[in-house]
Amino acid sequence: MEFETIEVKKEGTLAWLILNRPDKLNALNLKLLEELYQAVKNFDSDNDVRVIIITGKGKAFCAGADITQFTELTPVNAWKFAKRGREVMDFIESIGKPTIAMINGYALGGGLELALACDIRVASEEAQLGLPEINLGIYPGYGGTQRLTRIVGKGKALEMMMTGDRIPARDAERYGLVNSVYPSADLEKETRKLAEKISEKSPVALSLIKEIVNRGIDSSLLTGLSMESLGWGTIFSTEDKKEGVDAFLKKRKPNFKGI
Ligand SMILES: CC(C)(COP(=O)(O)OP(=O)(O)OC[C@H]1O[C@@H](n2cnc3c(N)ncnc32)[C@H](O)[C@@H]1OP(=O)(O)O)[C@@H](O)C(=O)NCCC(=O)NCCSC(=O)CCO
Repeated sequence: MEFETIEVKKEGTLAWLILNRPDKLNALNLKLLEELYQAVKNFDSDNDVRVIIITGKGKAFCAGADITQFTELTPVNAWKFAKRGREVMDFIESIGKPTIAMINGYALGGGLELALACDIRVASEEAQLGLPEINLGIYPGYGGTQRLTRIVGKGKALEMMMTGDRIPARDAERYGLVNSVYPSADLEKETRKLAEKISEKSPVALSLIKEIVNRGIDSSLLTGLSMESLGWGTIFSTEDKKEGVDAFLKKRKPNFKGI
């Protein structure tokens, strides 16, 4: 399928989704948002794909929602605009396959919110992250108020939202907002290494981990723990469990099929 505002490519079991409006720092206009949704949906239903990597072309990962679209938005359309953006982020978070945001530069506003919807964030040393919506007289509308708070805690999240300051990748790493930081020359290689490692694990187990962590974090501890043990029982019915245990006992590398 051809896209105008993103590039997609497959590399073995890895799928790359590259935001491609570099002259606008990959700002999310409605077209890009819909293409992003469609591309993730395609990769999610492609049995060959095990891990999805999202990144940006040029000097930005993504500088957020396209501000030029704000001037003509009525309040009702602004609500619809935020709702659609949030639905796309929710969808990305909800898919069963692991997702990695490879933050190659600015990840601001909706751009950071996109990265927050991914499972893992890796960044280049030059990357800057922030929620600068406050400088426009608004606040984050694509899930940032909730997802950032759950990841870095209330105090740091409020500070980032209230100041709108951009933070360097190394600081973001200290706050737990990004998992790892690399010199930009190594970012792609290191991201690929991480994605390949994850792609060799059982897709069923990965999918259950996502579901239980994502649902569990918004539930009571008891409910989360209960989901964990119920899922644990379920996973014993899979071929991948048989394969993993057999491979261990026979001292060989497992070959997981996702069944
Ligand atoms: C990211 C900044 C700091 C980069 O600054 P600089 O390097 O000086 O580059 P610019 O000249 O500003 O940008 C190049 C080009 O991209 C356009 N652009 C950048 N960001 C956006 C955007 N979010 N929407 C639309 N267009 C954007 C910029 O206008 C330039 O276009 P020209 O045609 O060449 O003029 C800086 O760009 C910046 O601060 N950007 C805005 C970041 C922001 O406020 N994001 C939040 C948006 S609201 C949101 O996401 C709601 C969802 O919660």
